[in-house]
Amino acid sequence: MNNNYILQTTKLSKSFTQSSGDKLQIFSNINFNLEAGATVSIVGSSGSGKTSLLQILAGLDSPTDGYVSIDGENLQQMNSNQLCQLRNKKLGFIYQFHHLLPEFTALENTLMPLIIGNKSDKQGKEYANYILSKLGLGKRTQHYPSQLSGGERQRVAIARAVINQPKIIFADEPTGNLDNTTAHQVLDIFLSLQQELNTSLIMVTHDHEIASRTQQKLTLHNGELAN
Ligand SMILES: Nc1ncnc2c1ncn2[C@@H]1O[C@H](COP(=O)(O)OP(=O)(O)OP(=O)(O)O)[C@@H](O)[C@H]1O
Repeated sequence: MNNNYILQTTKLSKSFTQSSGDKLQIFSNINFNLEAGATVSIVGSSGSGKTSLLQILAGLDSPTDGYVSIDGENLQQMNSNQLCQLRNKKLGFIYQFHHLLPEFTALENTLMPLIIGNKSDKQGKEYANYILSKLGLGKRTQHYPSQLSGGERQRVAIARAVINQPKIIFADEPTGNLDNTTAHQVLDIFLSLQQELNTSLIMVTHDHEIASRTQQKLTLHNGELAN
């Protein structure tokens, strides 16, 4: 284990057994290392297995073979409770659709991971306000999702993903629902925040222009992850 690596995979493979009984191999033997603070994107054609890989890297699904280590801990040796704790403490998630709760304000949505973890206090609120203003939403903290634009909603989703100061953010098509200009604006703000917090980023996208904004771009093709 290299101490500089926040995430490592060893001989990671995933297959599904189809109703016919045939095996569908999605990827196999993936060995991938992510340095702390680094940003990487994973591109590949539709159905190549990007989301399946991301879910396994984040401990939301299990590989068929091999294992994932995050911060020196082997995910495949953890029970579901330990995985849940690891995700809450060390990981952040951003999806194509913001999944904000409509009955809560931007500030409350940002605080949701702390509220769920019973850790929402004055300091948490101050930090949430700081993050929201960094994301250009200082004057929108009391707005409900329906009162925000698409790009603003996605920025609240980013604020929610970083509120726990995660070691890694997993993003699945984070700008997929935005027009090109807004997508790049949101990414600009997100990447400057990611650098400030020294959080690592693994982003799945089908958009090569968006992917080129990360330090490394990997392609999942025919079950292999390559430069
Ligand atoms: N639970 C499952 N059972 C069987 N096959 C599955 C299951 N989940 C995904 N697959 C198959 O695995 C392959 C990879 O799916 P995945 O969603 O990871 O691809 P993707 O690269 O993210 O695609 P897209 O860009 O279209 O979202 C697909 O062919 C899909 O049909």
